[in-house]
Amino acid sequence: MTANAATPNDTSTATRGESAPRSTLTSNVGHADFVVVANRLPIDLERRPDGTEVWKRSPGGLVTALESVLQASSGAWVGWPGVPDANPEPFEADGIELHSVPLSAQEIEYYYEGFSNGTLWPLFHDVIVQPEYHRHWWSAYVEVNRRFAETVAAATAEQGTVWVQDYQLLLLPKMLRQIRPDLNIGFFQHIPFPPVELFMQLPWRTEIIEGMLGADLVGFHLPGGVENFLYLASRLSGYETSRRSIGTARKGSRSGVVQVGFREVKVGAFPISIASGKISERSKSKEVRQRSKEIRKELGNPKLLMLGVDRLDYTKGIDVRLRALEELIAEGRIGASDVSLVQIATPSRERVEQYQTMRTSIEHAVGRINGLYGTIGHPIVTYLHRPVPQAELLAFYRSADVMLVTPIRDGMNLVAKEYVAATVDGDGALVLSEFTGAAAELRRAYKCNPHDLDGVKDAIELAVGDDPEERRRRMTTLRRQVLTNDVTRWARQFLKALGGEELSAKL
Ligand SMILES: Nc1ncnc2c1ncn2[C@@H]1O[C@H](COP(=O)(O)OP(=O)(O)O)[C@@H](O)[C@H]1O
Ligand SMILES: O=P(O)(O)OC[C@H]1O[C@H](O[C@H]2O[C@H](CO)[C@@H](O)[C@H](O)[C@H]2O)[C@H](O)[C@@H](O)[C@@H]1O
Repeated sequence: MTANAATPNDTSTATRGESAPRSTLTSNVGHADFVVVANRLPIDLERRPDGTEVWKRSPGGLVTALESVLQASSGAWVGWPGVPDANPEPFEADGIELHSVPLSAQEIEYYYEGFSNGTLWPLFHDVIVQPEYHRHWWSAYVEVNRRFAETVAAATAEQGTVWVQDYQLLLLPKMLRQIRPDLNIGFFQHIPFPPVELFMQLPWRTEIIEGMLGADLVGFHLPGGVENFLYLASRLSGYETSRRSIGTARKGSRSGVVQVGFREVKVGAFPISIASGKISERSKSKEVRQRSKEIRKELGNPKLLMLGVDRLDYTKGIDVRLRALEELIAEGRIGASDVSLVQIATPSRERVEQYQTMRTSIEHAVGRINGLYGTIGHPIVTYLHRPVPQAELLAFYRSADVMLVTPIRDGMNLVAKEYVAATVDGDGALVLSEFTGAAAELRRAYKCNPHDLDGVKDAIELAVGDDPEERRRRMTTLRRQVLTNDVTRWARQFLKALGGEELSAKL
């Protein structure tokens, strides 16, 4: 396995780091009863300068969550292998059958970096940066969604269930239904679904809503997404909508139905989670416990160890927490010699301009804080710009006194849940932005509004200085929530609502 291949739910075997897939499965194509389709495969192909190729774990929470679901259900996964023009035959890795959708360099630029991450991502994340609207990006998005639809159609068995993931594939449900009306199609959106005032900016807004309505069930993390979607389906497509229970979405959460001709499309809220039991168990291991002690020692046994773990994305509010810490030190509310902040940031979407700008400004801030307040052998911020293996990540979670999760906007944020699951001794505090999906469930976190810097500082100060018994009580409540609502429960509820009783029971 390659050094940076593993993350929390990575139950990886040697397959991950091998230079070629273990076995080809051409004979299985067209026979999968359950297919997950996402922009990326759970492993990315990496081409090294010496010409060799290795498969590495793909970044992000979607992969973390779906990987464990598919392993339990022996399904197939359709996605892009992560580099231009790669198109390996279907193969198996860690118990999942993988089918590739090839993308050219130009499609990566227009469909992935362009329309997905330069138009939809900022638009759906409250316009934190300005979305760009380009017709050639849209054309590539349509074309790539069509290719995904054809690959899925060819991989799925008669009457099979297809679970489409996320904003890169919003047109796919309708396209797939046109080719394969026999399929049971679910769609889940991992990022926020914006209110009408923002969504209406999109020149192709009606096509997007119609594309999603090709599914039998459309799921969001939060009731707000459900509300926004129902409203837009009625306003843009003129379909009749009703608010009613769809069976298994979380109790008390909003759900409804859109009447599309003779078809009913169910819409519901299904907050995603993590394999919390496994994370908690692994965090109790001797290996993780010892490594967490070593980490503190290597950092000079600071009185206060804070941690941030994110994909390096402008939505994550890494700049917010750095500014808050800098001011807290400047105001003498946190002692420079007492504190150490470890910020681990996985590289992400590095060719997109806004990501480059943000990386520069974060690295600048780290340098400024260390320059102002660090001493020889004791920088305030230790910044790692790379993914770290699972055991190492869990050791970081275990060693942290305070976890800083401060996104400006985030669909869910699985890192917050992972921290809670890994805090097995109950001794830790989670500072959590109100603008994450996770905040709706993790009510006993130390909440903050990332737009209110003083509020963020107050939340951090409270988390640091709170009565230890109160901090422990809060963590106990959070752990109960995360351990009860794990990713299997999430998938079961979604698949049950989709009508896949048999499949849901397998998980
Ligand atoms: N530096 C890192 N090394 C390893 N895994 C990471 C790193 N940063 C984030 N991750 C993993 O990526 C996932 C991030 O999921 P999430 O918080 O939902 O946000 P997103 O999907 O937007 O990146 C988590 O499973 C987390 O453990
Ligand atoms: O594939 P990338 O462009 O490198 O991005 C990685 C993933 O980022 C996003 O993750 C989201 O899903 C998480 C799980 O539901 C959720 O917790 C988080 O809030 C979301 O941002 C993206 O939505 C995925 O499609 C990407 O795979």
